[in-house]
Amino acid sequence: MVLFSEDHIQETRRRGRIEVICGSMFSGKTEELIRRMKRAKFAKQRVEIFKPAIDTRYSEEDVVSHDSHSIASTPIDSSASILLFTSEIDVVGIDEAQFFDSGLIDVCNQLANNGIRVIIAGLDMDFKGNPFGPMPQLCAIADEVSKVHAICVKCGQLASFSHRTVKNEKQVLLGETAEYEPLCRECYLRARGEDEQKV
Ligand SMILES: Nc1ncnc2c1ncn2[C@@H]1O[C@H](COP(=O)(O)OP(=O)(O)O)[C@@H](O)[C@H]1O
Ligand SMILES: Cc1cn([C@H]2C[C@H](O)[C@@H](COP(=O)(O)O)O2)c(=O)[nH]c1=O
Ligand SMILES: [Zn+2]
Repeated sequence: MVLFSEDHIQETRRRGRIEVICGSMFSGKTEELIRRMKRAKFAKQRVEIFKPAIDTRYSEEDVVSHDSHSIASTPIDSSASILLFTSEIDVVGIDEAQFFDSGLIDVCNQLANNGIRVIIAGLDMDFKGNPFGPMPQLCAIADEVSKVHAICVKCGQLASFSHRTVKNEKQVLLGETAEYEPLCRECYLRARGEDEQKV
């Protein structure tokens, strides 16, 4: 399997397509989104990156990875706003897609049908291991899905789960290492069992 997209024909041909980068927290989704967007810029393509306005974790404006890679973005409240900014654009990037409304699915389809390359990064599962926001449908309509993995902080295996380490049952809780840790399935199941014992 080719993990990172270096298919130069797909990268530069002006044909609409939808690419999804998904995985747990700390798996490198944002880094991979930034990498693809920067390569598109080098190819002289017109790019625009969006993120949900609620995601003010590292910056109000920029998309920033846990390793401090960053790229300028447009924060928006609703997926419909994307269509207002993309009339002269070749490549659209969307970070933290799990926080957007379900309208994002139709917006991405419209963009791709109009010849735009759409690259979406987001959490596939929430802290309970349930599919998060519009991500399952986005994976379904994507031309290409890349599932990336963090390293389990307990055992060093590949991690697919984001374990919440603080007591809060709301689905949306912004955070980083103080609130979440990436775990493999085995360590995640053990940690969730221990969480239940504490209640
Ligand atoms: N347990 C971990 N496994 C992998 N990367 C980690 C871990 N903890 C911190 N990181 C850092 O997170 C970076 C990935 O950050 P980022 O692209 O923002 O991830 P995501 O968007 O998937 O949360 C890695 O390059 C690494 O420096
Ligand atoms: C698992 C989980 C995460 N979140 C929040 C925590 C972070 O602010 C983002 C994920 O960012 P990343 O770039 O993927 O590291 O989402 C949440 O609100 N609810 C959850 O269940
Ligand atoms: Zn583990």
